[in-house]
Amino acid sequence: MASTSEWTPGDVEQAKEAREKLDIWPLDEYNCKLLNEVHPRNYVSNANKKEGSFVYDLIAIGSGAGGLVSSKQSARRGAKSAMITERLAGGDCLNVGCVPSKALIRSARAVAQVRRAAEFGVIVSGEVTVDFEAVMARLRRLRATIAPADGHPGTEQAGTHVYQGRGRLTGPNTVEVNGKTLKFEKCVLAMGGRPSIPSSIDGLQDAPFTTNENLFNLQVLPPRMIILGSGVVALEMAQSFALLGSKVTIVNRSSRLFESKLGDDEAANLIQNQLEKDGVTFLSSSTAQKVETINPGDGNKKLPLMKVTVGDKVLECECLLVAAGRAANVENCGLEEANVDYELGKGVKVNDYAQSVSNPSVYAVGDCCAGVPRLTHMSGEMAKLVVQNSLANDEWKLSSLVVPAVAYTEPEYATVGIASEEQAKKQGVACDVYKTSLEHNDRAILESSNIGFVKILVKKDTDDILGATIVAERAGEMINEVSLAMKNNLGLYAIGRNIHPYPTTGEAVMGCGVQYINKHLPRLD
Ligand SMILES: Cc1cc2nc3c(=O)[nH]c(=O)nc-3n(C[C@H](O)[C@H](O)[C@H](O)COP(=O)(O)OP(=O)(O)OC[C@H]3O[C@@H](n4cnc5c(N)ncnc54)[C@H](O)[C@@H]3O)c2cc1C
Ligand SMILES: NC(=O)c1ccc[n+]([C@@H]2O[C@H](COP(=O)([O-])OP(=O)(O)OC[C@H]3O[C@@H](n4cnc5c(N)ncnc54)[C@H](O)[C@@H]3O)[C@@H](O)[C@H]2O)c1
Repeated sequence: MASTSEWTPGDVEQAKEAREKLDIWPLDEYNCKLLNEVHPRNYVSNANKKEGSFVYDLIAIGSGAGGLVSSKQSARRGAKSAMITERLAGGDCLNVGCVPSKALIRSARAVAQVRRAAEFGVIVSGEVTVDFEAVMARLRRLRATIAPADGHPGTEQAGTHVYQGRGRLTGPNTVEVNGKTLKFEKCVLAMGGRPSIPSSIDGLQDAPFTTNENLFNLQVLPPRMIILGSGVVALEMAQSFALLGSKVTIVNRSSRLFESKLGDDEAANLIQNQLEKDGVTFLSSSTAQKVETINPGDGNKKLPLMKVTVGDKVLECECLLVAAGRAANVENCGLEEANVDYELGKGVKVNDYAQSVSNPSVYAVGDCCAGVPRLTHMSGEMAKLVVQNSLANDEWKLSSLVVPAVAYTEPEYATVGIASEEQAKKQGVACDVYKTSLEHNDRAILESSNIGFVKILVKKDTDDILGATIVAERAGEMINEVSLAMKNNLGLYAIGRNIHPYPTTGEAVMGCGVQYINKHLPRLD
């Protein structure tokens, strides 16, 4: 058993420690439950007694999806495995990413549903108000409920030794943690990333801006929020905060959504229109030049006040959310000592087996890795691939992965593979496009949610699927059929012949296949 001491709700000293060292507050029962799982106080595992000639088969540095999956899977397969965790196990996803953001999105959706209740014949009398404290308490409660899946007790039970401290490579096959050297056959770098803060905006660095790392600690709903960036974090949070009652402005340096990633322009219009209906203001082709701090706030219930200059406008806000992409965590990890090549900001350089291009004993997965989609399921899948390649001497390839991505706006925006004609053009691939609108999808009509479409791209004059874009209420569930078909080389014909239950929104996916089949049916005349 590991030795540790409990985080206790309301303990003033501990609250200070949790906030200063781990960026987690308030220290209520839910955050204590979270921390007791993912960063127990004064944690010393029995593993720390291993000394001398002991050599681990695999050590993961980092404890997000990438580090957890690689170390637990290798232990379950009989390997001697360790995980080094500096701050919060579960990484961004559990603590400051997927999990809290989706909890917030659900509360926001409840607001939207209640506001539309009369459309469904349900009368809600009186004013609809949001109890922001209750919204955030729900978020903390559910995050704590999910935490044991990533907590140290479960990881140790799987057979992995957990070292709580910062890991730093000291040579090609050694890593140091808490002053102790561990030896490994293989190491998996899984240090993740952090928000990238633009350096060109006057006054930003000294302003009390917010990122995903502290957004979910908010205790008071900011009346006005300005968001720098228009990627997934920006869109999901803009819609949520607007529905919860903030006046939200997105500053987008591009002329339309998804432009830099060459996303589908029709999808971009639909999502922007819906967010505007929900109250979000877009300043497109715009950049922020200056941030002036009028009042720094107290970091608790007293919000700060800032003035942000965007072109000829000066806007005030109580929350300035910087959502301008991510930088890989590659600094001060000893990558130089271990001869691991990396690019600042972008991440560790790996080959198609997720192996360092310069040190064959080292692999890298997830957000600390250069050139891969920064998504939890990507980190997890890369980790599985690395365990197979490093411990079972296999040759699973990153280039064989089919990776869907979803923005959990309402409607959702899901993509996989080559998702737009513009992307196909850029890659020099000739394509045909099959599109079904949700306008005539019976289930979507009955749900009063028939805004959206399914677009599937195939190689020209074939049914080989290149990719897809789906905009729909549950696009994230619908995209999986397309990914499965792509991964298993099932063409669009197979999707068209796959019977879908009536009435489902998924019939729109089949609809693209049916169009393909109808186009190629032999004529009877
Ligand atoms: C607001 C937001 C919402 C998101 N929503 C989604 C979503 O809905 N779906 C999705 O798929 N993705 C989502 N993502 C992206 C997802 O969170 C990341 O892609 C994922 O967490 C990356 O996992 P990882 O293991 O690579 O790194 P991380 O989760 O960043 O984990 C790295 C861990 O390693 C630790 N570490 C770093 N350096 C060291 C060291 N030297 N020694 C020891 N430990 C170290 C860090 O403290 C951290 O805990 C979201 C991201 C954000 C910001
Ligand atoms: N649902 C999900 O799967 C989900 C949700 C949130 C985040 N994530 C992942 O987390 C990562 C981070 O999300 P994100 O939204 O921060 O990044 P992003 O890459 O999706 O978007 C970054 C945005 O910031 C803008 N930008 C970049 N530099 C800028 C600058 N100097 N000034 C102003 N704007 C600038 C870009 O134009 C873009 O609009 C992404 O890789 C994303 O895949 C995934």
